[in-house]
Amino acid sequence: MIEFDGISKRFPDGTLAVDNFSLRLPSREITVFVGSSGSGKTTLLRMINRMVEPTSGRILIDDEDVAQLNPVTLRRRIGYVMQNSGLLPHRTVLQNIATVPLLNRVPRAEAVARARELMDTVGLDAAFANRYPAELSGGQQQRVGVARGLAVNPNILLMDEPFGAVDPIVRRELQEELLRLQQELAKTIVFVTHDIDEAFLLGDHVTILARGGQIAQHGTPDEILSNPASEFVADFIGADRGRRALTLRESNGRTLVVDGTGRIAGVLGAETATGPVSVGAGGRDEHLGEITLGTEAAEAPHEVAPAVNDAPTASGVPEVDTPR
Ligand SMILES: Nc1ncnc2c1ncn2[C@@H]1O[C@H](COP(=O)(O)OP(=O)(O)OP(=O)(O)O)[C@@H](O)[C@H]1O
Repeated sequence: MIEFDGISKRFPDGTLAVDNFSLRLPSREITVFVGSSGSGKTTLLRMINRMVEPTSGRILIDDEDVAQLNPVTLRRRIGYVMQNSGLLPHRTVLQNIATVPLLNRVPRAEAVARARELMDTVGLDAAFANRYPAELSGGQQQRVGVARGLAVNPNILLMDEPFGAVDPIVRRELQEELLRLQQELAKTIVFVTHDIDEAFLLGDHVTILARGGQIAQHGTPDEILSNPASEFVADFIGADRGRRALTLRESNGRTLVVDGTGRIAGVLGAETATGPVSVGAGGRDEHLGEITLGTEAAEAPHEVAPAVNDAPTASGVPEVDTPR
């Protein structure tokens, strides 16, 4: 478990990036920090592995105060994946993945064998092993970034907008891949994004942040979607817009669920609720709340993948241990 206990961060220029933030993140689950630019997401993430030191408060990992741990050792046992992969341009894929294990004095043959294994784990063809990052697509680079984050077999994986700079289709693939991986690996993942659809798709728990790292709402996607804590949250998750603004329409004796864009989102089962309802990003069935999709849903002509926002944010300077 990762525990933030009254954490604040004021940067030397006076910016209060995080103001008295307390939260417990359960082990072996994905917690997503989502919020608009400048809400403190990255600062919170980087305080976990001491890339940023808090001004006050404590962060505990399994009851151990990270302030008591050597920062370099700490960083080498926590995986870190960021936007633009952070790969070293002059090193091959294999070398990039094996870098931190080698720094941890894992024997070379073992580190390379493990790197090859990880390429397979993240769905990278072995033929890419000796390529340089510039010879890979953005999506492939991100897969290498994830493999590198997993290379030391960390219990904790920090992911800072890892899929922010790839196109929507590849992004979707990477998201699905992460969910598949997580089923196998069961890491404690802290994932930062500004994309609410991504947050609801990936997060077992979602923390919606407002400026200064203020928690606007924390809960499961279902809890947030079914009961936004404030107008700010409702607005942020777009509860009244687009695909989440659902209404019911009778057609040929069936009750269709129609989203705000006019698309058929599904067909209601006989015993389900009436009136407007909200659903999630559509990535996990449990986010569909009370709605039962009939067999017709699969045939609905407008079933589409959730929209994704792939607007890049400024981040990601390639380094090994202390990116950015
Ligand atoms: N090194 C720094 N020095 C001064 N201010 C900083 C520094 N790093 C971040 N900040 C400020 O702290 C606040 C929170 O920044 P942070 O990067 O954590 O936000 P974020 O939610 O991750 O934003 P984004 O989505 O744009 O990455 C912002 O106002 C930012 O300008």
